[in-house]
Amino acid sequence: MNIIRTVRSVAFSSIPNRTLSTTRSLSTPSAQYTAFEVNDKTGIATLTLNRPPVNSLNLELLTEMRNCLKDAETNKCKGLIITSSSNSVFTAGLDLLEMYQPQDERVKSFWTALQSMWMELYGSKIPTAAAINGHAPAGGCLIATACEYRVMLPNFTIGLNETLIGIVAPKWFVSAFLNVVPRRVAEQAITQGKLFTTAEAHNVGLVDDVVNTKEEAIAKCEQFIGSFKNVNPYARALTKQQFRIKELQELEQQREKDLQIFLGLIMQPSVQKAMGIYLEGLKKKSKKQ
Ligand SMILES: CCCCCCCCCCCCC/C=C/C(=O)SCCNC(=O)CCNC(=O)[C@H](O)C(C)(C)COP(=O)(O)OP(=O)(O)OC[C@H]1O[C@@H](n2cnc3c(N)ncnc32)[C@H](O)[C@@H]1OP(=O)(O)O
Repeated sequence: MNIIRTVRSVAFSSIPNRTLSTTRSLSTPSAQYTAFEVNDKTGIATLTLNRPPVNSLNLELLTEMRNCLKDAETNKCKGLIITSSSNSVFTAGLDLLEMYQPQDERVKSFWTALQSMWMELYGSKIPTAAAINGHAPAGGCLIATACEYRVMLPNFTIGLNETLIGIVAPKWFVSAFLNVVPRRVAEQAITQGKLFTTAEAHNVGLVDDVVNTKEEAIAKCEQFIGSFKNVNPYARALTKQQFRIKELQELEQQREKDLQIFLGLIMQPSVQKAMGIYLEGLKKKSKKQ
């Protein structure tokens, strides 16, 4: 069996120590918001998002995620599981502070990092699974739908709620959503900015399974990844590619245009105003709790 040696991780207190003695995690100083562990026995990598309070996806987190995804593939891991160190939020999606009153160079790097991370995840050669142990709005849903399998804990929400913030879900957000949800359900939900409860998401096929604990969710993901054990990885990867190449090529060819559309939209005064009001509302709600 391949023993994986190159892994990234950070030591942080919010994640309880794993009892699994075969899980290997090495610290690298550059990993600030993620833990990356590989189980030596199963060869499965787990990427844990750890940017309290809500794992909002900023430039640094997106860059770390991409590096971990690359490591998992380079080291020929058997599969990759994405989960969160929080008990209530998988990820709150893109960090709104990256897009609200942004600095020119940073916001460009931010969007480029998001594109790169998504292409790496969506196009990953190895099996990918999301253990959604908390809310997954917008960018959180994007990460989940980029994976091949999703399992979610009860009483959380998931969906593309961009229109409610006054922004637009880009085409590649929508196309990944359309892979898992019927077109009519998708159109209605995304235009309404609907966040599905776990039960609703399961009902429409946005998530594949519902379990009660994070441990069960990880076990389900491992089971999914294990289901490929008798399949030739090369044949599997090429077959997966056939399903996903169109969206990947589209974004690859249109990266600059996509960036310019993004910048043009978020820099509109009305969009900045809507985002400001939304952020204010989040902060007020947070203070009341
Ligand atoms: C013509 C065609 C054109 C096409 C053009 C396309 C162009 C592209 C346009 C742009 C596309 C952008 C796509 C955007 C994607 C996104 O992901 S946007 C982000 C969407 N996310 C949300 O709406 C989630 C907001 N957050 C919440 O609902 C809640 O926080 C939660 C996730 C349900 C968790 O709740 P709770 O645990 O109660 O935490 P809170 O108290 O609410 O929050 C704690 C603090 O965190 C701050 N915060 C929350 N979410 C974010 C966030 N996404 N970004 C930044 N900050 C966030 C919140 O304000 C609190 O802060 P403090 O008050 O300072 O503690």
